[in-house]
Amino acid sequence: MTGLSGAGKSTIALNVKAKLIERGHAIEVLDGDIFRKNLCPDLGFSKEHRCENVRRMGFVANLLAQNKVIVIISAINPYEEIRQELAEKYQAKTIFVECDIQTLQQRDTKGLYKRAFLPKNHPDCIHNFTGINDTFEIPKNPDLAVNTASESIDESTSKVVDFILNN
Ligand SMILES: Nc1ncnc2c1ncn2[C@@H]1O[C@H](COP(=O)(O)OS(=O)(=O)O)[C@@H](OP(=O)(O)O)[C@H]1O
Ligand SMILES: Nc1ncnc2c1ncn2[C@@H]1O[C@H](COP(=O)(O)OP(=O)(O)O)[C@@H](O)[C@H]1O
Repeated sequence: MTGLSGAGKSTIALNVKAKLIERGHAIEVLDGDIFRKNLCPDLGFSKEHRCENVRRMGFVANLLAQNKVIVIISAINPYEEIRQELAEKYQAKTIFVECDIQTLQQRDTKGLYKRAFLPKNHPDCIHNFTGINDTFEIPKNPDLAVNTASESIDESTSKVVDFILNN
């Protein structure tokens, strides 16, 4: 799952996980935020580091998938090049969790959008925040797209559950 911070990746991923566990599937979610803290504390948010972060997630996801575990990588994953790389290397599918910036700014559950809009010289300003002052390449041809500004959590979750079960 690729999408901006606050778009709903973690929420949908965890809901999908619960639904698929109910149906007896083995499933794991690799969440960017958590993965970074535990396995990538050496990485920041430059293009190079974001790509390396997602490559590591892809590697771990593939190990699990080889053991019949369904894996959702829930990360911003802003570069098309890396999404393509994971698709070619591991047959990964791309689900675009879409949400407009205005809605994200209103949600701002972590206060990060507010920080990204602070004056550049403010000590709390985030200078490379995805979608505001850093790149997010819109997925060219996602295998599935959900729009969390117009859909409920249940609607987006159902779409992803159906997609996984049918692929
Ligand atoms: N500069 C900047 N840009 C974007 N996001 C930032 C930044 N700094 C910290 N954060 C927090 O890090 C989370 C994104 O980590 P990811 O591993 O998903 O990012 S990436 O795929 O490597 O681009 C992201 O988590 P989510 O909100 O869950 O997406 C943020 O909480
Ligand atoms: N259709 C939806 N799908 C997912 N989240 C939604 C939706 N509508 C509203 N939200 C809210 O948006 C926020 C998304 O946060 P989160 O899942 O942490 O995003 P991300 O993992 O992409 O950073 C949550 O507070 C969630 O309740």
